[in-house]
Formats: sequence, structure tokens, C-alpha cells
Amino acid sequence: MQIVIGSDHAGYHLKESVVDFLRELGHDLVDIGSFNPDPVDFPDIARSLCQKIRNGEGERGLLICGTGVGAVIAANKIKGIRAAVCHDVHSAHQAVEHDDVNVMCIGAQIVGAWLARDLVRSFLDARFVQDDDFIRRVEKLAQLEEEN
Ligand SMILES: O=C[C@H](O)[C@H](O)[C@H](O)COP(=O)(O)O
Repeated sequence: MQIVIGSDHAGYHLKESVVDFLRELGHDLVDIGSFNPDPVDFPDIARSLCQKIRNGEGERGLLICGTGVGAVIAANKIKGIRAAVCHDVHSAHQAVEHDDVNVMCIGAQIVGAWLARDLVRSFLDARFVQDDDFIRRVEKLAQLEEEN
């Protein structure tokens, strides 16, 4: 799977660890940075990452900041992006299965490297379930985007 990954400074070290893990798993990867722990604003990273998802340069995105909160707020402001901050494995897969989430956000100050790997694996292994209820709800999310 083609994956785009990015972080701000607070997520930099965890992002590097996740990059290593994704390479071990054999995924195609676009790493948009940060490439050092110098301060960077998470909305800028979210914009770059989500544009790549919208352009089809990646099927799924992984966005890491301090808590995952800023990242998920920013990503969900971008049309076509359904982002979720996930710090438990159940949410990481159900977010895709039910809600067709295409960007998972993680807080590097909240979870450690090993839980992050489990979250990433659950998210990437999950597929949207073609259930009428789930389809209708995701369509309603797109309607909300259009209305606002
Ligand atoms: O929701 C925001 C993120 O957690 C940021 O990573 C965090 O606010 C960065 O904080 P600071 O600039 O103090 O490192």
C-alpha cells in the first residue's frame, strides 16, 4: 500500500520509528518530514500530507503530532479527508471498516513506539466494509463537507 507519513517536531521521533516499521513491512512510503526536531506548525504538515492523499499519491496517511489532536483537527478541514486520532487498536481498525478513514493521527506524547506499531498495522490492514449503513453514513459526511 502507498502510504504518506508526516509529523511535526513533537512527533518527529515516533514518526522515524514508524517509518522504520513501515519499511520492514514492505510498504511504499512517502515521508514528507519533519526530518529533524526543529519546530514546525502541524497545520502545515497536515496540509502537505492531505494534499498528497487527495492527489492520489498515497492511499492512506499517518500524521503524528504531540497529542494527535491538532493533526486531526487540521486534516478534517481538508475536503475528502476523513481523519481519526486513534490510541487504541479497536478504533484504529474500526475507523476504516465503518468510517472509511483515510488519515490516522497519533499522539507521540500519548503512545509509545510499540503501541504505535500495533495501531499502524491495524489501520493499514483494515478495509472499508461495504455495508449499506456505513456507506450511507460516509455519504452523509461528504454532504456535511459540501454544506459547510
Ligand atoms: O495538538 C497539537 C500538537 O500536539 C502539537 O504537537 C503541540 O501543540 C506542539 O507543542 P509545542 O510547540 O509546545 O512542542
